[in-house]
Amino acid sequence: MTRIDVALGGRSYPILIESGLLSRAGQSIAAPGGGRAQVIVTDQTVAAHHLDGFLRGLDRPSETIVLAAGEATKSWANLEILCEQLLSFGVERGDNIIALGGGVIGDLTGFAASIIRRGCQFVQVPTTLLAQVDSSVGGKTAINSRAGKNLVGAFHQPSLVLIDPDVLTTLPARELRAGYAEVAKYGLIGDAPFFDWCERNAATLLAGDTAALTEAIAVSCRSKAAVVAADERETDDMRALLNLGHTFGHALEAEGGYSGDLLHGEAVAIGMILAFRYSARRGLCGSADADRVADHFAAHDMAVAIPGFARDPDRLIGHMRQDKKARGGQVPLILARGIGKAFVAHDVDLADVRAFLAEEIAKL
Ligand SMILES: NC(=O)c1ccc[n+]([C@@H]2O[C@H](COP(=O)([O-])OP(=O)(O)OC[C@H]3O[C@@H](n4cnc5c(N)ncnc54)[C@H](O)[C@@H]3O)[C@@H](O)[C@H]2O)c1
Ligand SMILES: O=C(O)C(=O)C[C@@H](O)[C@H](O)[C@H](O)COP(=O)(O)O
Ligand SMILES: [Zn+2]
Repeated sequence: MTRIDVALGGRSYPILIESGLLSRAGQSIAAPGGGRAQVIVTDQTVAAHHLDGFLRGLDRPSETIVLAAGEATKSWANLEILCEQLLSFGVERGDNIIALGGGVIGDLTGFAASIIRRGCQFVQVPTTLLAQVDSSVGGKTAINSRAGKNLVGAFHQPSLVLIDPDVLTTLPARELRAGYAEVAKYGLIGDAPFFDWCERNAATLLAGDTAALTEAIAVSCRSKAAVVAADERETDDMRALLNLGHTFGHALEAEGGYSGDLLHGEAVAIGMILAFRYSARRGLCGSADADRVADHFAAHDMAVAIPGFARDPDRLIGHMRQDKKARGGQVPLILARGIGKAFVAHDVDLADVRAFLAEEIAKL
């Protein structure tokens, strides 16, 4: 078993990674007080594959709440449904609310846990690669609003993250690729040798090799845990680095209407390519670096171009203005001085970014 601690003083928690962990999760999840039941929140697809096995591995009774699968579930309507169901089960602050699923279930359940009775304990059991390497760790929780992606949410840390790489055997190839974008992100941000590793191992990893997946999950969780411990609430430029590709990516997702036409990880991959190309345009890195990023994702059958439904630069800039990192109307962008050399640029002129996007779109 690999154990990585997210060091947050009295709110520290472990990330446990081991094959087969899902079927013996009861050994790791602390019992709620007084022999009480606990509540599992999941989606229909995950429930069909993994809920029975998970329930068998728990050593106490559990209620379950099963929501629809997909990004549209991160909504006001589902937040209300989930909160009311949790309250109808009499959930108390110390009970376990367990998110069994991908980032959608984790973000929504974590947000509900943050506001039910002004804050309940919750456990993350991520079942997508994306959730195992990124969303289950760090306590960012949210729903999408009409104004944009993740705009309503809270920082609320889980008490435990349980990762079983074996559950990825049922994950569709497209979802594995989308999650892989957030793996490669760690290399692009600050770990050039890890990006080299990605270039050597992506094919094996995307073919479902457990050793490669487990290595990528551990490296990613270690990176994320260190960043979160240093800057839990994104108050300085440390945690903001994890947003590489996201200001562009979230704009693309918003244009897609969270319909499933463009997955979060797919939008992030395109967003990271745009961030590197824009960095090259500003002379911060070489165009060879930007090409290397795009070529890597293209080589593994990932979309690398701005999708057809998102080719209005003014609309994209409108979404980018909603970024939560904006201060006084100034939207910072995560740019790069090379592979593994990302930094937060606070001097971004959105008119220049618009011109860049218009040029990128004209090339398509
Ligand atoms: N909080 C954070 O720090 C953070 C970080 C990254 C992404 N996110 C958010 O995470 C969300 C994306 O998460 P995601 O990519 O996991 O998407 P997701 O939760 O929608 O899961 C993707 C699909 O895979 C299915 N699925 C999940 N596990 C499966 C399994 N083991 N076998 C078969 N099917 C399975 C789901 O039912 C769903 O249809 C986005 O909303 C994004 O904004 C949050
Ligand atoms: O944990 C973080 O911090 C991240 O930025 C991780 C991102 O991969 C993730 O998509 C996050 O939800 C984006 O955060 P947001 O604050 O831009 O909504
Ligand atoms: Zn992300």
